[in-house]
Parts: sequence; C-alpha cells; structure tokens
Amino acid sequence: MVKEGGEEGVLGKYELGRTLGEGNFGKVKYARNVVTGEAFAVKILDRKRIQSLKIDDQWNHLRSY
Ligand SMILES: Nc1ncnc2c1ncn2[C@@H]1O[C@H](COP(=O)(O)OP(=O)(O)OP(=O)(O)O)[C@@H](O)[C@H]1O
Repeated sequence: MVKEGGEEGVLGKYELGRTLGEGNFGKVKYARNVVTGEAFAVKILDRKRIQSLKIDDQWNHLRSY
C-alpha cells in the first residue's frame, strides 16, 4: 500500500512515474513493472477524501428522516 507523501519511486516491482490525471477519490499515476517493462495506470486513493465522503453520506442519510 502506498503511504501518503511517498508516491514517487518504487512500489514493490512497480516503478511509479508521473501523474496522468485526477479523479474524485485520488490520483492516477503511470507505473511500470520493472521486471517485464509492462506499463500500467494505478489509482492512488486519497483516504482523507474517502473518509470525508463517508461522513457526507451519513449526513445525507440522517437528513432523509
Ligand atoms: N488508464 C489510464 N491511462 C491514462 N490516464 C488515465 C487512465 N486512467 C485514468 N486516467 C486519467 O486519470 C483521470 C482520473 O481517472 P479516474 O478513473 O480516477 O476518473 P474518475 O472515474 O473521474 O475518478 P473516480 O473513480 O475517483 O470518481 C482521468 O481523467 C484520466 O485523465
């Protein structure tokens, strides 16, 4: 698992490169398998953003009563 602040570099056998884009839940980065050279796009989820969305969901649920 990628820890916050440690996005660039090597993650197991994957080398993380530049950010390709950003979604609602986190960033999408270029990754390359250092053994085979195969390229991937990996999504790095932003835990804080997901947690804040969960709080919003609970609030919406409460408001519906
Ligand atoms: N396989 C890919 N190759 C290149 N760029 C990608 C790839 N997948 C995603 N991206 C880039 O990352 C951005 C965000 O992708 P993501 O899948 O997170 O979008 P989303 O569906 O809007 O997000 P979320 O699932 O968080 O709501 C895209 O707009 C695109 O620019």
